[in-house]
Amino acid sequence: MARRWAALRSAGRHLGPLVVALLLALASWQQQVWPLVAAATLLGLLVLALVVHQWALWRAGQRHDVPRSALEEANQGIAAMAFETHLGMIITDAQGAILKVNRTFTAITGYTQEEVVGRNPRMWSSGKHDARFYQRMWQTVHDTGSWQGEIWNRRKDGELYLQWLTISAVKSERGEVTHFVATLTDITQRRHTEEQVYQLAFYDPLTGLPNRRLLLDRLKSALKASHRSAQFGALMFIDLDNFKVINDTQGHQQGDELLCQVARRLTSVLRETDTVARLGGDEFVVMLTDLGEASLKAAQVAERVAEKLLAALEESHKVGEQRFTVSGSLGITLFTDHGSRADEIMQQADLAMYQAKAAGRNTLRFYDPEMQAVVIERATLEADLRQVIEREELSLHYQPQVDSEGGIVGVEALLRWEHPSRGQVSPGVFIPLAEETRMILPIGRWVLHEACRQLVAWQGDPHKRRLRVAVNVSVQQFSAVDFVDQVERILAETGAPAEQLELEVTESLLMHDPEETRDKILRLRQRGIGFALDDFGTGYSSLAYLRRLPLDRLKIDKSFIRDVHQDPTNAAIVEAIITLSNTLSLAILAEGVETEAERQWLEAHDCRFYQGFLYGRPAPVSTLALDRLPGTALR
Ligand SMILES: Nc1nc2c(ncn2[C@@H]2O[C@@H]3COP(=O)(O)O[C@H]4[C@@H](O)[C@H](n5cnc6c(=O)[nH]c(N)nc65)O[C@@H]4COP(=O)(O)O[C@H]3[C@H]2O)c(=O)[nH]1
Repeated sequence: MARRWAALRSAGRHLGPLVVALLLALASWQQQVWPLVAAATLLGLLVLALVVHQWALWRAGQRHDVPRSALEEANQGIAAMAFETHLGMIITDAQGAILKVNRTFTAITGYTQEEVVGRNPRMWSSGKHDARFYQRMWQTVHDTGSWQGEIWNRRKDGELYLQWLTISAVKSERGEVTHFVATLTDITQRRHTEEQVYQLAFYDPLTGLPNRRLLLDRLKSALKASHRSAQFGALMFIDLDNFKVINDTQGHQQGDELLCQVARRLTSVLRETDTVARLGGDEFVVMLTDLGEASLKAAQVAERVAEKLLAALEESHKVGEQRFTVSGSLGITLFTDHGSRADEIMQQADLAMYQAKAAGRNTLRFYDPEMQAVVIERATLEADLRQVIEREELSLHYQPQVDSEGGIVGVEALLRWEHPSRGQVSPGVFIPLAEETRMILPIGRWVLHEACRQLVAWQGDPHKRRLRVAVNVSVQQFSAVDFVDQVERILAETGAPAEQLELEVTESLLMHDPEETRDKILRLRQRGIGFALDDFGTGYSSLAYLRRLPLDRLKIDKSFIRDVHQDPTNAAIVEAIITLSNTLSLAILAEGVETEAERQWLEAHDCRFYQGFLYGRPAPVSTLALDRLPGTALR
C-alpha cells in the first residue's frame, strides 16, 4: 500500500506542479480574456479528469498492483492533452531556456518547437518595451510567483503582434523555481477592433477630428484642470459661411474634401494640446486651455488665435481642379471652473457664433451674457407657445374695416395670446416664433376655425350678419399641401358662409411657388372666399406675379399711411399703389389710419376703404360695438 502511494506521489510530483501552474495561468488569464473562457473551462475539466483518474488509479491500486510505468503513462497522457489547448503555451527551465511549446504557440508565432527549444523567449521581443518593463515583469514573477499583462512581440515573419501573456513560476517542494510556464493569446485583432470602436465612438469619420462626445469629455477635463490651476480656457465655435453653397453647387464629394482641408488648416494653426473637433456639417469647435489667470489676457490670446484661424480659412482651398475661398463666423467664450457646465459653455460659444454671423460673417464675437438672457426668454416662451391651444389662452380680437361713407364692411380677426403670467403677448413677438417652430400650423387652423365659428354666431345678429371677416394666413400655413382641404373642412364643420370669409396673405407668398399659389387661390375663390394682399409695399413684390394672382384687394401697409397728408415720400408711394390697384382692378384698403387728415387725403386720392385706430382698435367680441363707432354705419 505504501508503495502504491509513493508511486502515485511520485507521478503527482512530476505532473502536479506543472498542471497547477497551467491552471493558475489559465485562471488568471480567464479573468482578463473572458471570450476564451471556454478554453479555460476545457482545461478545468481536464484537471478534474486528472483528479478523478488519480483517484481511480489509487482505488484500483488498492485492489491490484498497478505498475508504476502505467501510472506515469496515464499522467503524461493527461498532461499532453491539457498542454494542447487554445492557448499558446511555453515551458522553460529555471534559466528561461525553452523546453516545450504547444501547437497553438506555433500557430500564433510561426515558430516550431524545434526552432525554439533551448533558446530564450527574448528571441522574439519586439523592441517596443524598454529594459525596465522586462525587469519589472520578472521581478513580479519572482516576488509573487506570476505576472500577466499585454506585451508586444514579433512573429517569425517579423510582424509585430500584441499578446496577453501569463507567466507562472513552478517551484519544487523546497521552494526553488524549477520551471516557468507561460500562456499566451494573440489579442492584436481584438485590440484593433477595440480601437475601431473607440475611433467610431469618439472621432468624426470624415476628418478624423474628435467628435462632440470626445470634445465634451475634454471640456469637462479642462474644467476640472482649470479648477486646480485657476487658468482660463476658451471655447470657439466656427461655422463656415459659404460652405452650403459650395456643397450644393459642387457636389458632396467636393464638399467633403473641402471639410477635410479645413480640418487640416485649423489643426495646423493650433498647438498639440489644443483640441479641434467637428460637430458635424460645417461646424468646428476649438478648445484652448491654460490661457492664464487674468481674463483680459486670456481674451487677448484667444482673440489672436481666433484671428489666425479665420485667416487660415480665408486662404484659398484647392478641391479637385477648382479653388475655393471660404470664410468663417467664429464665436468665443472664456471658461474657468466657476460652476459652469460643459453644455452651458458650448451653448455660449454657439450663441457668440450666431452673433458673429449676424454681424456680417467672416468675423468673430465674444459671448455676451445679455444675449443669453434673450435666448432663455425665447426658449421659455416657445415652450409655453406649444401648449397655448390646449390651455385655451388664445382669443381673437376684431378690428373694423370701413368705407368712405363710414359704413362698416368687415372686420379683421387679430390673434391675441393671454399668457397666465406675462399677460398679453404681442403677436409681433409670438407669431414669428410660431412660424419658426411651425406651431403656426395648428394655431392658424385654430384661428380659421374660431373666425368661421364667429361668422356663424353673427348670423343671428342683424347688425353683424353681413360682416366680412378677414383672417391672416401665414405662408407656412398656406403652403401646406392640404391647405385648401383644411379650409373646406372648417367651412363644412362650422357652416360659415364662404363668401363672407376673406383670407389675407402676404407678399412673401409670391416668392414661394407662384403656380401653386395661384392654383390654390383660384380653387378657394371658386368657393366664394375673397383674397387680400396684406402689408403691401413692405416686401418683395414682383409685379409680374402680382398681375397673375387672382386677388380681390390690396392692403396698403400702415407704415406708408402715417402722415401721408404731409409726408411727400409716403404720399408718392401710396399714390403709386393706388394707381397700380386701379390698373389691376383690385380694391384697395389703407391700414393704420389714425387721423381724420390721413383719411381725407386717402379719400381725395381714390382710396375708399380704411382700417385703423381712427375707427377702433382691435377688440374682443364682447366689447365690439360696431354700431356705435364714430362716423360709421353698418352696411
Ligand atoms: N399703429 C397702428 N397699428 C394699427 C392700427 N390699426 C391696426 N393696427 C395694427 O396693425 C396690425 C394689422 O395687422 P397685420 O398687418 O395683419 O399684422 C398682424 C399679422 O401680421 C400678425 N397676426 C395677427 N393675428 C394673426 C393671425 O391670426 N394669424 C397670422 N398668421 N398672423 C397674425 O400679427 C401682426 C400684428 O398684429 P397686431 O399687433 O394685432 O397689429 C394689427 C393691428 O392692431 C393703427 O391705426 N395704428
